[in-house]
Amino acid sequence: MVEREMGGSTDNCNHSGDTEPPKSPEDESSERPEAQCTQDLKSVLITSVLNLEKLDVDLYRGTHHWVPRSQRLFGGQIVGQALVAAAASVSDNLYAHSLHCYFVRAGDPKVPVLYQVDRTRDGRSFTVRSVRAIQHGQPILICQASFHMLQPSPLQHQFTMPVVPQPEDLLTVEELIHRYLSKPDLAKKSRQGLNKLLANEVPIEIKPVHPPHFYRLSAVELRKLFWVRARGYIGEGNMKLHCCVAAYVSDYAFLGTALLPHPNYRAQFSASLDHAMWFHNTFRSDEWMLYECESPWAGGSRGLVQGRLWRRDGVLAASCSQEGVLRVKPVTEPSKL
Ligand SMILES: CCCCCCCC(=O)SCCNC(=O)CCNC(=O)[C@H](O)C(C)(C)COP(=O)(O)OP(=O)(O)OC[C@H]1O[C@@H](n2cnc3c(N)ncnc32)[C@H](O)[C@@H]1OP(=O)(O)O
Repeated sequence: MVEREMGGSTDNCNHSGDTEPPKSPEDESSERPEAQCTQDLKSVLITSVLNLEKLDVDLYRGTHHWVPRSQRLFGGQIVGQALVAAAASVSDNLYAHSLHCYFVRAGDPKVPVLYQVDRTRDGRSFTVRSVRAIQHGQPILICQASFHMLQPSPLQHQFTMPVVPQPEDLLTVEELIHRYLSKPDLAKKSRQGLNKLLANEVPIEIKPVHPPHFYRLSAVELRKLFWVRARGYIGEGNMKLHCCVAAYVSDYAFLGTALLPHPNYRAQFSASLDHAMWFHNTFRSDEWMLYECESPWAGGSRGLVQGRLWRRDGVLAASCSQEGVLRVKPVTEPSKL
């Protein structure tokens, strides 16, 4: 299992340049109370999705947990697993600070994925790994990941975290769906669609900040905000793993942000073309983080989305960017949610 290869509980994500990585409130308030009773409910992301089998030096195999209705592998899974493979040969004093990848073929959920790692460069401060995710002898993803040693600097700044309700004051996607399903006049097609959503075993918990925008595409705000965390317990320590979980999480409900300004269209064919992430500070992917997503541009059957993952204490944990192919068709009947 690559986790043991990666040197277990090391702290391997970039910090903002402090000598001591900033602690998130949850770290300070010791373990999340419920985590004590859910230690045995270890996140399936850790026990299965990001738990690669080592086949040979720099060659790993990953399996699938949840597959979207499109029946092409979820992009976040491939990116997260590629980062696990890349990090396995990187020493403990280096932290993942960025990754850039292209999705070049659809992933086949019927076969596992092989991850072939190339040790591109081991520099003095930076180390780079290139990963090919392979199925049926062909790459489905090509990825470069870069790792940096801790190098403090007086040069620090960040945007300000949006002011939103706390997760404790919001409903999960599942709770919202049950609320919509309780509407007696709900259209049959909507009821079927929502029940399919409920049946998904997505290993991520989500609390939308503006539920109607989340489900009913209205062009009121061109931004999507939701609280997100991995289901189950991961615990402190291995920041490398938290970066891999964040890579998984960052691709969920991301590309759809580009549809927000166009409530009269829905996706006919959509898929992520690339995905880039920058890790700025330590964070806990099994604690609530605010995901702020926006789309600065769409055109030519493509859409660009950008995201910022915020810790609850206002520290910017990570930034993401993705372009996807978006072929759309007009919405014939308005949403009846
Ligand atoms: C809004 C909801 C957002 C959901 C986002 C989901 C996020 C994800 O995780 S997606 C998973 C990760 N990403 C991927 O798997 C993408 C992998 N890459 C690929 O599959 C390929 O590179 C791809 C398809 C993007 C481009 O390949 P390419 O050979 O150029 O195919 P392309 O010409 O675009 O045709 C692709 C499909 O669109 C159809 N198509 C092509 N042109 C058009 C057109 N003008 N109008 C309509 N359909 C078209 C094709 O018929 C084809 O359909 P099918 O696969 O059923 O035959």
